[in-house]
Amino acid sequence: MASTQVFCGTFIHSTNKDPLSILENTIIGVERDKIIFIDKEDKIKERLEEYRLSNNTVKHLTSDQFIIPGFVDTHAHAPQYTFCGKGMDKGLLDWLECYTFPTEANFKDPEFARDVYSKVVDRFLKNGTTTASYYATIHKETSILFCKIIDEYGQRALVGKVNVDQKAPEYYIENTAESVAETEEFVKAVTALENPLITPCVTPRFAVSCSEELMREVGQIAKKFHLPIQTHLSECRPECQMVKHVHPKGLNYTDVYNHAGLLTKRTILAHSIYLSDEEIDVIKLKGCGISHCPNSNLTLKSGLLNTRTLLDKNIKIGLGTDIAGGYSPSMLNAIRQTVQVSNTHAILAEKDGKEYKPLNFKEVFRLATLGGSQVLGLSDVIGNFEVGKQFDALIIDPQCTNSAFDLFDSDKTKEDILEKFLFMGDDRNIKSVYVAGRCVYEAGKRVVLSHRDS
Ligand SMILES: Nc1nc2[nH]cnc2c(=O)[nH]1
Ligand SMILES: [Zn+2]
Repeated sequence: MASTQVFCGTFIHSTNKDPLSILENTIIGVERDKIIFIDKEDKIKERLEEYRLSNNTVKHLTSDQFIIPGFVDTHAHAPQYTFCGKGMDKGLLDWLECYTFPTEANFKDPEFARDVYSKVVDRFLKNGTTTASYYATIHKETSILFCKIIDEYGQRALVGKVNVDQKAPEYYIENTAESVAETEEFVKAVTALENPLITPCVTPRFAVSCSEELMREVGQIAKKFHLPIQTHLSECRPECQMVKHVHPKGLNYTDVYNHAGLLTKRTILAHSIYLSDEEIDVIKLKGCGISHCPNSNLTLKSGLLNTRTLLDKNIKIGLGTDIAGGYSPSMLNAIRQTVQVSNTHAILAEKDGKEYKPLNFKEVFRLATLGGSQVLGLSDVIGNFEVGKQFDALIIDPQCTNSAFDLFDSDKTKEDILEKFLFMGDDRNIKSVYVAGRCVYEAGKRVVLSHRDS
C-alpha cells in the first residue's frame, strides 16, 4: 500500500449535528491509517504539492460512486454464524438451550473454529462491516485463534472470551475461578498480538448465566486493563423474570450489573428493551452504550426497542446484527429493520391516539456508523470523516454489474441514491472496503494482506 492516498469524489457521513452530511467534489488525503486533510476538489493541486504527492496517488470516483464510513456492528456472536438463518422457531431461553449452547460447545475444536471464524470475518468484511464487537465462546484458545484470524484479515474488532458459570448445560459451563483466570490470560494473549485494531473485551454472557462473583471478578479485570465490557440486558420478558429469580438481591436487571461493577463508560449493553425509567437513568449516569439488534429482537420474538425515547435521553446507541439471533450478517439489514421497528412504534402510538416520531433513514445511517463508534468507545478514532480519525470507509457503486437496485432520472440527488442503497443495496454495491487506510476487500474478494506492513 502506498503510504499516502487521496480519494476524490463524493463523501457521505454523519456528524453529531447533522445525521447526513454530503461532501461533493471533495478530496480526502489519507496517510497510512489516518485522514490528514479534507478539502474541496479545486484545491487538489495545492494539496498534492504540499504533501509532495504525484497525481497517481489520487483515486477518482465515478460520478455515481460515493464513499461512506465503514459500518460498525456493535453486537455479534461469531460462532453462531454456523447456524445463522436456521432455528428461528423458539424464544431466547429455549433457543440458547436447543441451538446455541450445543453449537458453541464445538468451538473447543480449533479446526472447526478456524473454518467458521474465517468465514464470518470474511462475510462481515464483504458486507462492509469494518468494525465489529464480537462474542467468541467460553474457550480461551480458540477465542485467541479468532483474534489471529481477524488480525490476518485486517478487520477492526472488540473480541470477548465469553464467561458462563451457571444455568447452562454441564458440557458448556465453566468453573468460576477458571473462567476468571482464563479471561485474564485471554486479555494478555490478545494484547501480545500488538494489533491496535483488536481490543479484548470482557464478556460476561448475561446475568442468568453468570454468578455475582464471576461478574464482579471480570469487572475487576476490565478495570485493571482499562477494557470495554459487553453483555446482554433486558432482551425478553422470560429472561427478565429469570434474572429476578437468579439474582433476587438486585433491585432490577440493570442493578445486578451495577452492583457487580460492570456498568462503565465502556460498557456495551445489547438489547435493553424492557428498562424502567430508573434503569435508563443509571445507564445514562454511568455512560454505557446500547446495541440495538432489531433483526434478533423480531426473529426471537423478544420485543421492540424504543430507540427514539433513548435517543431523546442522549443515550449512546449503535446497531448490531446479533447473529444468529438475527439471521442477517449485513448492517444494511440492521438499518432497514431499525426503521421498521421504529415505524411499528409509530403505528402502535397512533392506535392509542399518541404522537410518535419514527426514526428516518438519515438518523439510522448515523446509528450504523458514528453511533456505533460511540457505543464502542471509538468515536475519536472512527465513525465519520474528520482529520485525525482513521480511514475506515466503503466505496459504494450504485451502478456496479448486477447491482441490487436501479437508478432512474428521478433519482436526482446523492441523498436519493444513498437512501436507495441503504434500503435496496447489498454487498455487490460495496466495491471496496478500507480499514485503517488499508483496502481489505475489493470487488467482492478479500485482499490477502502482507502482515501489518503497511
Ligand atoms: N440474542 C442473544 N441473547 C443472549 N443472551 C445470552 N446469550 C445470548 C445469545 O447468544 N444471543
Ligand atoms: Zn447477543
